[in-house]
Amino acid sequence: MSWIVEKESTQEQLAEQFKQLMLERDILKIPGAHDGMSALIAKKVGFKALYLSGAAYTASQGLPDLGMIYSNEVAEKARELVRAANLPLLVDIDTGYGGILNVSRAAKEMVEAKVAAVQIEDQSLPKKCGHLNGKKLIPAQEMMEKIRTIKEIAPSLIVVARTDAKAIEGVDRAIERVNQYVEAGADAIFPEAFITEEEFKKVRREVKAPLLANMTEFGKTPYYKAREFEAFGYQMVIYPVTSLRVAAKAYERVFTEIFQRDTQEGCLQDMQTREELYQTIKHYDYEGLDQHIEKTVLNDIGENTKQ
Ligand SMILES: C[C@](O)(C(=O)O)[C@H](CC(=O)O)C(=O)O
Repeated sequence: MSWIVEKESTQEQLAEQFKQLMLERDILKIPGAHDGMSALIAKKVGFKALYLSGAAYTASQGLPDLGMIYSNEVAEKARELVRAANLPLLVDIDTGYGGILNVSRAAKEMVEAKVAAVQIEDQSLPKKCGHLNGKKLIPAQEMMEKIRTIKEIAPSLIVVARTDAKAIEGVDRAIERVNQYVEAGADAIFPEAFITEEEFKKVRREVKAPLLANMTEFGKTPYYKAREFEAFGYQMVIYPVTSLRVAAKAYERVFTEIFQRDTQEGCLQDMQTREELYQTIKHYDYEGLDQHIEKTVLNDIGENTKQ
C-alpha cells in the first residue's frame, strides 16, 4: 500500500511508461503478480512492469479459469497491485467478460484502477486456459468490435490482443486474425500457445506490431529463454502464474511440516523474515505518519527465545 507514503503515478503516465518499455530494444520481462506483496517483491528484484493473470487471480479465489469472474473483481485486484508497486500493469481481462457492453465496462474500470494495458482474447465463453484442448472462438469481426470498443471508451489503455486460433484454425488463420486485430487498433499481439521457433518467427515476419510471448509453466510452449524470444523478434514475455505456483507449493510445504512435526522451525530459512517483511511494506514509514505510534525496535522482541 505504498501509495499512501509515496507519490502515485497517473493512469496516463503508467500507460506511457508501458509503451516506452514495450518499444525498448531489450525484451520486457513481465512477471505475474497475484497480490500486493508479490508486486512489491517483483519491483524490489528489478522488474519494470507487472502482469495480472486471470488464471492466477481465479486460482487465488479457489476457482477454475473458466470465465466465471467479472471486471469489477479483477479491477479491484489490479488497483491493489498498482497501489502497492506503482508500476505499469498489464491485466488479463480474458474475453472482456462477455459482449461489447461488458467489454466497455471492463475498459472503464481498468482505467479507474490505473491499469496501463489490457490483454483481451478471442475465445467465446466459457473460456479456457489457452494451452488446453476444447477452446472455442468468436468471429474475428466480433473481436475487432471489442478492440474498437476499448479504444473508444478508454483511449489511453494499451490493448494487447491475444488469439487462441492456432489450435483451432491453424497458424496462417491465426496470423490473418491478428492482422485484423491490429487494423482494429490493437497495440500489440499475443499469439497464444505457439510451440516451435518457426511458428514464433512466422508471426514476427507477418505481423507489424509489438509481440508478446507467454512463458507459462506446464503448457505447450517449450521453456524458451527471454533472450530467445527476443531473438525471434518479440518485445515482451510474461510469466503469468509463476508467483502463485511457487507460493502454493511453499505454503503446502510449511503446512505439512506443522501438521506432521508440530513446528515450522524446519522451514524458517524459506521464510521472509519479519524485518524483510517490514522493509518491503515500508512499515516504518507508516509508523512515521502517526506521532502517537511508538517506533518499533525489532531487537527488543527476543525472536522466539524461551524465557
Ligand atoms: C495467460 C493466461 O491466460 C493467464 O490467465 O495467465 C493463462 C496462463 C496459464 O493458464 O498457464 C493461459 O491461458 O495461457
